[in-house]
Amino acid sequence: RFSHSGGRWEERKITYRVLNAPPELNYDVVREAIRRAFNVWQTFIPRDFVEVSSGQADIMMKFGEYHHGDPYPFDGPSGTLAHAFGPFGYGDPIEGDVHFDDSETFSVRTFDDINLFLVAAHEIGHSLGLGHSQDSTALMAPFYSGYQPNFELPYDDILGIQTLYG
Ligand SMILES: O=C1CC=C(NS(=O)(=O)c2ccc(-c3ccccc3)cc2)CC1=O
Ligand SMILES: [Ca+2]
Ligand SMILES: [Zn+2]
Ligand SMILES: [Zn+2]
Repeated sequence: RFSHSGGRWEERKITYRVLNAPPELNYDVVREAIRRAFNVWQTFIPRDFVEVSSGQADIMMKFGEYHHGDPYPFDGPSGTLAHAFGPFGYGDPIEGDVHFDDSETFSVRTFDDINLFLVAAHEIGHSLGLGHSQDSTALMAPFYSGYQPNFELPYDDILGIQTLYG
């Protein structure tokens, strides 16, 4: 019961860049969690996600708080955790970009804080052109449902991404 926001990436190779890390996490730990989040989607579509460490990437990912350079300021602790821009198709550099709210406490291990890997995987779904799913068990469900050990992409999300890129 997935949805599409319109547009998709046509190129086979999609580049991404992790611009910074939040104070509570080591930069390489952030990069590793984001790499795993891309792998969740890459398994099911004919696209290769390639990390670049300089210059302009298709998907620029950064942590920021409140006003952080786009017309959508974050709201401080809790509330919105992150947001992403879909591949609208008119070549705006912000397309695909993912921003994480630096006012949140992200974690990559524990079950209590916000799991960076899961939030990144959800936002990457938007970057690829998926909207929210009505299926509450889907990764693209509108609500964060907490970390699950050894995460597997739910069927609704596989259907959604393969309909768009299959
Ligand atoms: O489309 C939107 C606009 C509102 C959002 N709210 S959020 O940042 O609190 C958020 C909500 C749910 C998730 C999520 C949902 C399912 C699995 C993992 C994360 C991530 C972020 C995030 C989002 O992606
Ligand atoms: Ca917030
Ligand atoms: Zn933003
Ligand atoms: Zn969302």
